[in-house]
Amino acid sequence: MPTLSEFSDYVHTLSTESSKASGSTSTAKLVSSNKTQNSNSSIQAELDVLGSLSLSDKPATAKNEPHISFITCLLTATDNEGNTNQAISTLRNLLEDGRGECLVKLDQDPVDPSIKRQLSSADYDTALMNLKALCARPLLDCAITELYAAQDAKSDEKSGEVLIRERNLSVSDLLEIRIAVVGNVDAGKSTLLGVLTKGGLDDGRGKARVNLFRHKHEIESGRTSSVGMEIMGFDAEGKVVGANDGTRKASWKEIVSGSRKVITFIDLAGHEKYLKTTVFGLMGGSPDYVMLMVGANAGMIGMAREHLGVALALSIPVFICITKIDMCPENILQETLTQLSKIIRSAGCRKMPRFVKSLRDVAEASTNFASQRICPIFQISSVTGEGLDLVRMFVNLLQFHGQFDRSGPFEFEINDTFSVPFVGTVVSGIIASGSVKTGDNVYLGPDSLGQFSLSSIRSIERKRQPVEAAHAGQSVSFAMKKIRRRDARKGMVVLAAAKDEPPPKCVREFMAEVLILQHATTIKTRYQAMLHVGAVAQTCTIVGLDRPYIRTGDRAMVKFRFMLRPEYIKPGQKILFREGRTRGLGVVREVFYGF
Ligand SMILES: Nc1nc2c(ncn2[C@@H]2O[C@H](COP(=O)(O)OP(=O)(O)OP(=O)(O)O)[C@@H](O)[C@H]2O)c(=O)[nH]1
Repeated sequence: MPTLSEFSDYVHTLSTESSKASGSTSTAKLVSSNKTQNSNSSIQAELDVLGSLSLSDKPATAKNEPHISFITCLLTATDNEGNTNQAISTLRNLLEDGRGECLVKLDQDPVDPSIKRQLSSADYDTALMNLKALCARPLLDCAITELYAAQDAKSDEKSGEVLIRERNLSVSDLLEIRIAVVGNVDAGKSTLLGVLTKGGLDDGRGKARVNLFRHKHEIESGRTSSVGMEIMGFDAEGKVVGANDGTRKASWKEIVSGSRKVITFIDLAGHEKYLKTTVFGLMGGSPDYVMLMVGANAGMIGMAREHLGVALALSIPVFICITKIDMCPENILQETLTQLSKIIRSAGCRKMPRFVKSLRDVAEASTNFASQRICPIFQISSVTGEGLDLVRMFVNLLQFHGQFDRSGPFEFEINDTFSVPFVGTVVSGIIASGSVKTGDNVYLGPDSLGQFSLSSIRSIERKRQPVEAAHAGQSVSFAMKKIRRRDARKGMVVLAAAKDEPPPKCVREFMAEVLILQHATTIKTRYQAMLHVGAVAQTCTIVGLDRPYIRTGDRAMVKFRFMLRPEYIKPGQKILFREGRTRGLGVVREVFYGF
């Protein structure tokens, strides 16, 4: 029987196959578009010096020249113009790949990590000084921040790592990382977000979370019931923008205007009653990472396991914050750590726990953890502030790893709808592919009859700031022309309306390859469950099976039918269905148009 992690890897591979090819082209476009805005004469002069080194070419090796390691280039940059140019070219490629930022270990080649060189403290200082000089050049115009430096007293060896981040980015090109925050009820999710985004500390009685609640009943009960959004901004040097002593929350405008990287926290509900909303947030919110909160005194209880299971099923990298360590006796904390390590190493997860205790651990964990099977674990307190600096630095360094197709047709999934006075109907969500600009004609739908309505984009906001255009992977909101609020709902899509092309088609029935993770008995046709696919959450019936019945551990081809109305879904999308204790996940393989 395949384990959850094996199957989710398989599902992940299937669902990302198609978008892989387009990823690198899109980042290249992003950076080159930034650079076109910086077309001043000094950059032109630098470009002239760089001569034939094309921006997208990999240096040296692409031209069959002997490869000089980055470290050598750095150490000799002051004396050798060729090496300077090669180092700049390498940095530009790294910045393109990292959407405007990169991490560089001074004793390791960033292109070929197998090339390492032990640096004396004098060489280290020279390399760092030269790197700073390169970053200050107008062609790069980057801030450079030393994350840590370690010197061996006996051998005089020195090593360290730096963060390099571009200074000039427009709001529409701002790097955004989305983190879904999950965990059992009362684990301290809203509190940590309050402390991280506002500054200051909590009093242990819910002081920090009050501003985060969206409804009156949430303030009264202290329980999150909806999907909340909080943003945290970092400037080019990696400092938090706008956080203060906790008395005043910085406005989104203040944060966005001063930031070069924005972290969006999706605050999800911990109570079982709101599981549908939480799964919706995990699927429809397209998070890049999941932060699982665990109370040190309570351990992995209740919904925490459920949330971890969903994150693993969706192949989203997970890191864990063990909170409330201020009020937890040492022996209970040790029990929680042992329990967590066991769960993370178990066959269902197959990850390595990595306890993060220093800035060096932070730098290593943040670079490797999306690609490798590690699960960083922090021990923190929102009351004393212990460990919070490490969490701040960690989210500052988290890298973008989403695969969105910027060059494909425009597609946008609606996560929320609003009616804004003097503006009209506003829809918010994630651009799944392509780009859009104000004035573009679009289709919105499907409605209950499977129809799409023609509309156009009146205006676009990104992080509450007006922008002229938006691109795949970004979370944005659109004001829609000629659409009433009641005609827009979560799970609908906004699609490009090309001239002379028929409206898009929607789907009532589809075939999916699924794995049953948990079910008490057998599942046969006519079985009904709540099915999530992207931002769509609707009850589905099983109308066809490739065998008489399926049970826990089975992998099968299943034909589903939406009960209420047709939806816009596509092959390759991940699905998750649940009913009571039953859980299943899979990938859409074939869709049948019509209703
Ligand atoms: N002592 C101590 N108390 C904390 C800490 N973090 C949170 N709390 C308290 O724990 C309680 C629950 O915190 P919340 O942030 O509301 O928990 P939650 O996980 O968001 O809960 P839901 O929104 O219902 O899912 C509040 O009274 C907080 O003040 C901490 O680090 N130490």
